[in-house]
Amino acid sequence: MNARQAALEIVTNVLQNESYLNLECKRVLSTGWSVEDKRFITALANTTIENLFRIDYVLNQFITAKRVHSVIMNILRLGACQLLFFESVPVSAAVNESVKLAEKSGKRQLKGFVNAVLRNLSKNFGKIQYPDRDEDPVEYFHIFYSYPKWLCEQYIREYGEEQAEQMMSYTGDRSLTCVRLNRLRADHAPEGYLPGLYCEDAYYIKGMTAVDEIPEFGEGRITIQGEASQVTVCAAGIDKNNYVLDACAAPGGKSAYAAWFARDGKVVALELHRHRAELMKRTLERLGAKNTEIHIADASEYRLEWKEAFDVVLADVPCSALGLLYRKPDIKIFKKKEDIPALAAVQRQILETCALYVKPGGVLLYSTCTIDKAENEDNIRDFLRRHEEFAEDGLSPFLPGELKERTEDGMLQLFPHIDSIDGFFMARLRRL
Ligand SMILES: C[S@@+](CC[C@H](N)C(=O)[O-])C[C@H]1O[C@@H](n2cnc3c(N)ncnc32)[C@H](O)[C@@H]1O
Repeated sequence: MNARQAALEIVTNVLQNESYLNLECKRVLSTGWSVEDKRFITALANTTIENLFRIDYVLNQFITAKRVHSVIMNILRLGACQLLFFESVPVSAAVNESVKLAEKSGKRQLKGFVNAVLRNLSKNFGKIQYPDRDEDPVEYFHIFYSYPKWLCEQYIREYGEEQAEQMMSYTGDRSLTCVRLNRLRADHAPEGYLPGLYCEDAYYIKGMTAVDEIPEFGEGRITIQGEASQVTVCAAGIDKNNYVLDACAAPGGKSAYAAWFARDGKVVALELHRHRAELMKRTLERLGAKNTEIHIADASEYRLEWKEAFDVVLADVPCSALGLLYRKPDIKIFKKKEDIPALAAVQRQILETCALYVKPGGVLLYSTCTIDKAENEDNIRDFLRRHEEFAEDGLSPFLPGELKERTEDGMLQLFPHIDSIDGFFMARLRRL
């Protein structure tokens, strides 16, 4: 298999089976590729998915056939992606290698079609017409930034056109991987790691293609964890002796960090799905988080034995993950507007139950990795209206310098395009 075939396999599995892009990349890249190939395959698969609506829009200006076989369409998408976004790939390579892919895919008879569409596209770059930004900004953002229309509408409505465009155009630096130094196993970062932007335990590794390349990961001295997730745990203000519940815990990033803060106390990590709990068990073992206990159960179902038992409860609820779109672009394709009310309802149920587990004087930290008012501040305001025994508790004392100013009513919404980290939301509530 060559690199473009590998990228085709990833893109096909993502689009046909709704497989997660990052997991598909990990699976396909686990079999003996050079670092250069790994980078190319990852970039090609990611850029194709990230720009899918735009690529299809452009291709449709050069396809006259009424229907195109799905394999051929994916080959055209990869070819068009190289022509539009990969300056380092010569036009001849983008076209000829796509033709070879068509041959190898068992659709020999369509190689002339692939050749014609891509050649035509390469000769007519200057004539590609995008929707008019002034006349129809929603349509323009939808195509140009490959965002679903409902989200373009929502972001324009909530943040205005200028900020919506900044949010959609932000891509971050994909060569950097954020890790957390695990102080349960290490007291300093390995040489060459770049310091984080906000957290003292956050570091960045440049040019990493797989975690198994770095021994310190296997040794549990570091773990992959975005800075926004680290900031969220810091915001809980966990003390050494605290008894902590992490109510939606897998894959265990926050539980493991909480276990360091509560190193003379205990962390109970609750997770609904058994396979994710297994994943978390391995992570917590690797990181030496011995003061943790895993429970497999539904966080919205009340357990009497936990009534007012915890000093700190983390409710890192399942969400639409819109704060991760810049680095997990497959979410843009599959997330539907209709998913949001159901998610918000689950979040409210989990919040309601978790609140019952907080000791008087204890802290409830609600968080999501999304930028969506319905799942974030609306849920919190609704909760506080109905629970006089809880009040917003200042987040600022627990946040690093620059973020202190950004809190509003005990809540913080992080934005990738402003903060250069994942778009997390957090709210700190105290039980009176
Ligand atoms: C946002 S993720 C948590 C990430 C985790 N806190 C971390 O930092 O690694 C949400 C998790 O909640 C789990 N989940 C979903 N519904 C749940 C429920 N009703 N009860 C408990 N866990 C649930 C999901 O399976 C998922 O693992």
